Amino acid sequence: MIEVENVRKRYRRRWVLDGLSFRAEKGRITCLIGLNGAGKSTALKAMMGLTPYQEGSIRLEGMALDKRSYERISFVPDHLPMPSAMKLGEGLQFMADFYASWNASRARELMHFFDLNEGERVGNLSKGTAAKYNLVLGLAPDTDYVLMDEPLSGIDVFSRETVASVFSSEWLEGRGVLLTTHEIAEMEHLIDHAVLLKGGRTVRSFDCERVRDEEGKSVLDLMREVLLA
Ligand SMILES: Nc1ncnc2c1ncn2[C@@H]1O[C@H](COP(=O)(O)OP(=O)(O)OP(=O)(O)O)[C@@H](O)[C@H]1O
Repeated sequence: MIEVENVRKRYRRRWVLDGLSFRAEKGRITCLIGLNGAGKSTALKAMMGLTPYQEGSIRLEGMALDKRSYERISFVPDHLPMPSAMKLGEGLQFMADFYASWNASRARELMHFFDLNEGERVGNLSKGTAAKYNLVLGLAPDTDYVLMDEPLSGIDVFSRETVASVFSSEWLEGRGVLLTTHEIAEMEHLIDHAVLLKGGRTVRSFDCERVRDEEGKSVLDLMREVLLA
């Protein structure tokens, strides 16, 4: 389990995370939901050690995060971090050299699944194709948790179905997934747990199926109730 507890982060004088608390469990898909600027991307970056935070704690299986944690948590950012002159195959090799957890055969399967060409250059990829390659880089390592920032962003309607199918595939089986998305309508049926953020703070955290069964409400209903209040 990854536990985020009362995290506060300031950019200059403004607290952009201001009491963020939630849990992401293995074998479950947890979704951070909030309007623009709520702090979703900042939360993922703090969890990946990419931006410092001033207060609170982030723990992996009860232990404070350190460098070794990132062999167990992979990240799919909302932009492609590879240099534009690099070929996709070279990017895979770079990851293989860097991460002990890299799974080359899973990387090949994913490249084939997304119909990506190893000889193509990163700089020549369309936005949607870059998003698919980013998913390959994040899903290929044998990590217990995968964090994804807007995995459907820039992906066309038919490719979205392909990407959505990854969430119920064996590539994610047993792993804990934490994602952010604005595409709630499309993702709702895949999400187990939702965490609603407002002003960098957790305002509601709930099990989607339970809310559907017991309250007859969708994630979108709760978003309207809580985020627009
Ligand atoms: N490097 C930065 N310097 C200063 N402020 C920043 C920086 N990065 C983000 N912020 C601010 O932090 C707040 C949270 O930003 P963040 O990108 O985490 O929001 P988000 O919920 O991911 O938004 P969106 O849905 O629009 O992607 C915003 O007000 C943003 O302007």
